[in-house]
Amino acid sequence: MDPDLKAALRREALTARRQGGDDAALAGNLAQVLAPHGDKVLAGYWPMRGEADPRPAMVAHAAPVCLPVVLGPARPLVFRRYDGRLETGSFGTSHPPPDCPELQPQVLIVPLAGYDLAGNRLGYGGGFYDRTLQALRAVSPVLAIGLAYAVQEIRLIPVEPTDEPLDLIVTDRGILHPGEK
Ligand SMILES: Nc1nc2c(c(=O)[nH]1)N(C=O)[C@@H](CNc1ccc(C(=O)N[C@@H](CCC(=O)O)C(=O)O)cc1)CN2
Ligand SMILES: Nc1ncnc2c1ncn2[C@@H]1O[C@H](COP(=O)(O)OP(=O)(O)OP(=O)(O)O)[C@@H](O)[C@H]1O
Repeated sequence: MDPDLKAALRREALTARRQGGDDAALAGNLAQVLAPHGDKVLAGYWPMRGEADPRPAMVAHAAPVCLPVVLGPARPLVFRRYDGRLETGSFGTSHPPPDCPELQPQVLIVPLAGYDLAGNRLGYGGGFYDRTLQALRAVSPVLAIGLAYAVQEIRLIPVEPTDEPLDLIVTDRGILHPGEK
């Protein structure tokens, strides 16, 4: 896979992301997707750099909510229960402190730089979510929901063997089901 192409697509998507979109519509679409999953452990994320904001869904969720923590390069993320407390991680992330219990999410809201209609995703290039989804799916099925502004759509993302697909993509313009035509 051509790393330059992927890097160029990532830059393009991140630039587009700065335009943002309709936050109320985005929150409404995410709420609709999560409605049948209120009893499941949900992983959100703490938005940064203009990422679409999953926090309204995290607040509304009935079952426990957790946030990703980077343990180190090339390691899967772990998830700690979110109880309102946060500390600053490397790379500008915010995550729950170490005394918060580790949880295994069943539903994940996944941040992204860009997505395509086949459910492929471009992140920041660390492979964190690929490793994480692979590890979680090796144990039990999870629902991975990509959250993005519609302007982050990329026509075609080059797929690598380690890429873990998204089950659903929620944007401010709608709900996409990548598996279906
Ligand atoms: N809000 C949020 N939280 C998240 C993620 C995310 O994408 N969004 N992650 C999703 O994985 C994990 C953090 N991963 C990150 C990976 C790289 C960079 C980053 O700043 N990369 C630099 C390049 C660093 C380097 O290679 O030296 C960059 O993009 O400029 C930030 C977060 C866990 N938490
Ligand atoms: N399960 C895995 N095992 C080993 N290497 C992996 C795995 N998943 C991803 N990688 C490697 O990680 C690197 C970065 O992957 P990729 O460019 O897909 O990251 P990304 O999806 O943009 O980032 P992120 O998931 O952190 O937001 C790639 O070189 C890829 O080969």
